Amino acid sequence: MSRLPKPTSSTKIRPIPSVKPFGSTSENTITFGEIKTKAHEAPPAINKYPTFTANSLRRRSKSVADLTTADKHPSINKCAPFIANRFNKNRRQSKSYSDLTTIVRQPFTRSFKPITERKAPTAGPQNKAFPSTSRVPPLKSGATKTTLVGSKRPAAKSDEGGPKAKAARKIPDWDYKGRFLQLNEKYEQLQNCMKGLQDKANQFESTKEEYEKIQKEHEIDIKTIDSLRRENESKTRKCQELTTSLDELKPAHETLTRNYNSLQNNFDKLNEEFNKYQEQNKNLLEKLNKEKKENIELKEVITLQKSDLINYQTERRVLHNTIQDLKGNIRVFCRIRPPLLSELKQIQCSIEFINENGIEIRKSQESYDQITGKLKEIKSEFTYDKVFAPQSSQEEVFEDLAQLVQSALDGYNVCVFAYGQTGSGKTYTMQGGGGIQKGMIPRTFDLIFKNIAELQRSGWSYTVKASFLEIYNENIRDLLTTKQGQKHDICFNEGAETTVTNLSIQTINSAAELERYMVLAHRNRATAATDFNEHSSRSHAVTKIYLEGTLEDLVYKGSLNLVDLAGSENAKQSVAGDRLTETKNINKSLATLGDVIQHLHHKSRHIPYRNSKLTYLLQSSLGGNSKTLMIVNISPIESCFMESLNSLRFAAKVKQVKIASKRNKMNVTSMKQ
Ligand SMILES: Nc1ncnc2c1ncn2[C@@H]1O[C@H](COP(=O)(O)OP(=O)(O)OP(=O)(O)O)[C@@H](O)[C@H]1O
Repeated sequence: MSRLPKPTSSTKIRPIPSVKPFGSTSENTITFGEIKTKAHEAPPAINKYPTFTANSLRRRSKSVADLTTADKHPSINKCAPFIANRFNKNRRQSKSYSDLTTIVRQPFTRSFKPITERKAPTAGPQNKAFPSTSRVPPLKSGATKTTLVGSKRPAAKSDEGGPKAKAARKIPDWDYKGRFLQLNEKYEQLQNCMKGLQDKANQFESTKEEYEKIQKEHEIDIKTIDSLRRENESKTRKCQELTTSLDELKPAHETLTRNYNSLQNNFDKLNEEFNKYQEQNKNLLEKLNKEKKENIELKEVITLQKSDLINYQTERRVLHNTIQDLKGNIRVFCRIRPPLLSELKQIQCSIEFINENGIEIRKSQESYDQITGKLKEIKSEFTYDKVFAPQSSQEEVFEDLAQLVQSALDGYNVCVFAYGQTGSGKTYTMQGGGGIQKGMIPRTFDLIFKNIAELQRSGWSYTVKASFLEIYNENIRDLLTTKQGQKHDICFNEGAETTVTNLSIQTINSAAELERYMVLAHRNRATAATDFNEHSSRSHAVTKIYLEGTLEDLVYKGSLNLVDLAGSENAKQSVAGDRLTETKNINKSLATLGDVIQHLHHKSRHIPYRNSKLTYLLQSSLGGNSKTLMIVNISPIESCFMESLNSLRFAAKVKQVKIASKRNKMNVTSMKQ
């Protein structure tokens, strides 16, 4: 190249006929040095990348565009800004790439203008070699400016030089120098072009590297997008499942909502009621507190009044029993029964009732008084605590007995026994009949429970127990049981109650219950006897009522012995055998009773209670702390006169006895004696 002569101004520019414009199908092959290429083809090294890059970028742009437009799911949208950035970056790169391809392809898609058409440089030594009309720039070292005129350049422009320029385009074949120079110039132009292309290729290499980097990033993005898509799909599936289950749950939800609303309504109503009740409760509480205060005050008053009541009751008891004592601890009533229908034809005793306490009984004897010549008369006058005429009712008899029942409730031992000959009316007096004929025993039951009910109102509580027995031929028999062969012994401990072994003692809660036991005892007594009337006349029937009253630390223990004695009978009148033995036993026990009373009257140190089962059993009711009432029954028939007289005499003896009784009290603190 250096050996080539430099063009001078004088050098004729000749057209180069072999050089044809690029774009022609057959003649656009350019050969310089070893490089031989076609004008419409880019060099392989250059064209490989743009083609790849362009397609790849197109695909990439398309995939990115698809992603950004097709996938609207939140998970994709999340990365949409990132993808958009990437896409824009790619687009920018694509733009720079298209510039590049434009540049790269430019030389090959355009045909060169003939050198002859080029204007010759205006100055410089090189211009001398070229004609002034030549457009070929001056050849300077490093000067790469090449003006390549495309084939589409208008032909008029090519003809700018006129006929002279047309002549200059063609260098004659013989002008090897000119042609050489022309070729040389072209070569340099191509070399410059190659250098530019090389730069572009380098630039492209860096773009490629960047592109690969971006592609890697893109692949990561795609992977991310894939994973997001998978996640999205899984979430979508989950979402669909949830939607399905939500649809399934909707009816239940609606039912629950309805229930909830109904419950809410109920709750509101209840809440309203609750508030109302709370208000009422508040008012009631206030009232309650007020009443509590009043209650406390009243309790204090009640306590005071209770204490007063106890004092009054104590006083009443003291006074009551003082009166009873004044009346006598052994009291004797005399009752003359009316004659029975069967006895109306019989001669009646002459009985005169002096007053309510005195009685005079007379009987004319068959013998005459030798002095007066009148019929002799047996006349006896007796005074008792009370005398009841034949017309006296059971109620009248019970009036005084009732005082003793109160004493038994006050803690005294009371003994009431009916004495008299057989058929004198003992059983009638003690047991009686129905209605107004009710005897002393059932009336006592009624009064006990009536008084207990009153005492309970002032704080007392009572327990009532009862036993029924009979003493026949000095043997005790429990009348509440039908068991045979039971042996009963009497036990007495000083200061304690008299007790009978194996005896049934029933707790009683009402008068009626007590009466039922009385009827049972009466029945059992009858069952044991072959002839009840005979048997009943020869045994002592004892009904015992145990009373225990409690008020705080105060305990009163009293008892009531209601005894229907066997008929007193003259032994001389009794026939021999069992009847005689019975009579002897009866008389023995009645005599012992008389003895005991006499000893009590004389305040003897030894009282012969144990001489008979009857006195031993009644020991606690005949002794110190007891109140005794004897009802002596008299038959109005004159034939019974002597028996009646004996009974009256016995009762008179008993009447003389004065016993100082004392109450069975325990833990008494405020008792006035
Ligand atoms: N006050 C009276 N009023 C009416 N009738 C009476 C009265 N007293 C007794 N009687 C009658 O006299 C009869 C004999 O009385 P009661 O059986 O009570 O005598 P008693 O003394 O118990 O005889 P016993 O010792 O044999 O048992 C009976 O029919 C009874 O109804």
